[in-house]
Amino acid sequence: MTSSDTPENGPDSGKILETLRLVQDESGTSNVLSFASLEGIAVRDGHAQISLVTSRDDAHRIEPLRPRAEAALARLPGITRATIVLTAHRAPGQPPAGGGHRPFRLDSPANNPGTPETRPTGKLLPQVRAIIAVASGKGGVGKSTTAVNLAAGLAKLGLRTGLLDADIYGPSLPRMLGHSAKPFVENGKIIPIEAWGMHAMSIGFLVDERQAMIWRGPMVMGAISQFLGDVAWPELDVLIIDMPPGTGDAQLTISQKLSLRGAVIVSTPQDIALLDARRGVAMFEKMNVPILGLIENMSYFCCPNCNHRTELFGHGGARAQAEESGVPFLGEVPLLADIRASGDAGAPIVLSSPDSEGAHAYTAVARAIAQSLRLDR
Ligand SMILES: Nc1ncnc2c1ncn2[C@@H]1O[C@H](COP(=O)(O)OP(=O)(O)OP(=O)(O)O)[C@@H](O)[C@H]1O
Repeated sequence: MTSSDTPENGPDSGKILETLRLVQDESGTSNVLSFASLEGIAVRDGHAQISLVTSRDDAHRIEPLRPRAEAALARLPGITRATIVLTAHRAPGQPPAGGGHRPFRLDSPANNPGTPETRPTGKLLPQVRAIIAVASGKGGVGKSTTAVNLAAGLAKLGLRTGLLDADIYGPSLPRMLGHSAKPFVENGKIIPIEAWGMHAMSIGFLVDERQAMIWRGPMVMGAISQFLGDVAWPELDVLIIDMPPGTGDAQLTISQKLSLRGAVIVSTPQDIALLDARRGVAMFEKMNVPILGLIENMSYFCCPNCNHRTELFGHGGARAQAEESGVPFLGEVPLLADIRASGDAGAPIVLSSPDSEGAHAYTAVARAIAQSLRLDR
């Protein structure tokens, strides 16, 4: 639910705004809305979540008012608990605060669990049994589509599954899961959203795509580190990470901060993509991350009318590459219109059309991964 909706069985947004205005500071001249604008209101099972946008400089003025404002909201009919989330947006071109390491700050400084510099250096996410990176050497080969459907395939096997979109420049998870609501923040930690039976988090749930696009170099690294530490993942059997494309610093940061059980490399059959896949394999090997295998995406095209199979980009390159590199070949996924359409519609094909050819292809790979890591429950 957004600010334009009227919360069901609860006060309307006018009443909520009025309540926020009544909570004044000591001087009696300012209230929460003097320093922030309303971005969204959601009321679920009596829990109201109010999302406010403010500037980094004004966030500390709101903080002293926040507990009182939350208490006042919790006294409204239909509300038993209220959480106010502050989102500090940086205007395009404006330099980031703190020397470039904090491109976004979801919550107030008081709730900040630590910057990348101050946080303990041990590996993060010990509550996750297996963290798997899905990577590709170059963009556009279907890495995100593969990550989402592998996660869906693992969830279908009964595994407690999480999905992290670490593609800071081009987050695609909100679109692919059909979910655009902002996540809750509790005790300074972001609670992953739940969609299609999975827990999921993406920078795209927090800032809009254009903002993510303007981040560069060190800001991206800072964002990734912050992001990895600030999300309250539950206990999971498996967490799939949709890695940023390429083999640069962002990938190294993730490999260093997390204890990866393995990496899956996605490639198309074209030579150039395979060359990039080779770089991806080499990077993970250098980081001592085991390669779980290669997946050939857009392997062949099957005409939906006559079933004729066309190998648009050549075929079998990934299998040959896998053999040459001594890594397992996990399987091939055909180029299918309904894979693209389901991604655009926010409904992973593995779950929305479980009997389709595309779903079978992803499910087979998910099963192979679960078996090789002994994740079966
Ligand atoms: N097997 C497939 N059949 C049909 N379309 C596919 C297939 N795999 C991916 N696509 C489509 O190709 C496009 C790119 O896929 P996707 O976003 O998953 O790639 P990516 O490698 O993650 O790209 P980027 O690195 O730019 O984020 C999307 O429109 C997606 O729906």
